Amino acid sequence: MIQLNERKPILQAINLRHEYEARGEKIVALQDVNLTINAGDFVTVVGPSGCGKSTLAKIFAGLGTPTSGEALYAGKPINGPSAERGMVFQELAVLPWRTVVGNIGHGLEIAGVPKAEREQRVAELVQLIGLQGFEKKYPSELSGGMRQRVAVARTWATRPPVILMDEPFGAVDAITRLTLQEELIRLARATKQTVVFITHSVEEAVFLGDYIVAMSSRPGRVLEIVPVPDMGINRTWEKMIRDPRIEAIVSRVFELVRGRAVDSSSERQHA
Ligand SMILES: Nc1ncnc2c1ncn2[C@@H]1O[C@H](COP(=O)(O)OP(=O)(O)OP(=O)(O)O)[C@@H](O)[C@H]1O
Repeated sequence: MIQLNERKPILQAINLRHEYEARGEKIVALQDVNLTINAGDFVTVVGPSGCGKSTLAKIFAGLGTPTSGEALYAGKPINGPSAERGMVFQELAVLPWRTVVGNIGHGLEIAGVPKAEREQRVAELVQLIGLQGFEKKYPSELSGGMRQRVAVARTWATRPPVILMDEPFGAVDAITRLTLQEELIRLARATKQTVVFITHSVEEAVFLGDYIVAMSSRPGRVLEIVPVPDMGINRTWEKMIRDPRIEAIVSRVFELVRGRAVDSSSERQHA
């Protein structure tokens, strides 16, 4: 089992290529993707629509197989889905017939975690995602943002070493999104899990990531790995937007993903 705090590669893409076949036509979604993500990193992947971000997340989740090249988890080829790599999709993944605590604890029940431990873990998560007082509510009694919090906590509960998030806040309003992003940072910092967060919002990528993987338009390639200065545990929008270093990073990432960067061909690997 991987120790979460160790700075060692947990996910790797090596010369990854992925092709889809649609009505006899070949679509190259990813090409020559090289990327190393270390345990405990919070990585955001940003790029234009259709550049292969979801494809990359699915390959890391074991839900897709690369056409060529390799995807590795802890140094071993990824051959299919695993409890070690949880995935949060954009579509809400909550069970309508279960309460908030029932949803969050679902994976723990399946994993056979004893009741007392389960209840403790669920209570901690309810606190971290700010749903105190809503424990016994059903998804239909919650707002969209609250349901999305439950979906995130559900995946977090079983403590998979890696959490892959594909545009999880795409469908919520802008203000709720800010709150969810701040909660997510707290959650990730508190649990030290590795998070790979896919988004097409440059601001979201910069706000959340320890570093940003900027991808080219299709076929998706890694253009640059852009590090974000450590803002400490209290990373808030207010703090970020006043920091000139962050402004410069947002501009750089915009240039990259819009294909206007001066040196957009240099493909670097995160060390
Ligand atoms: N099942 C499929 N069959 C054929 N082509 C596909 C399939 N899934 C994705 N593609 C194509 O592969 C490319 C990459 O798709 P992918 O969903 O990975 O991109 P994305 O960067 O996540 O896009 P978005 O930001 O719009 O969600 C796109 O051109 C898409 O049309």
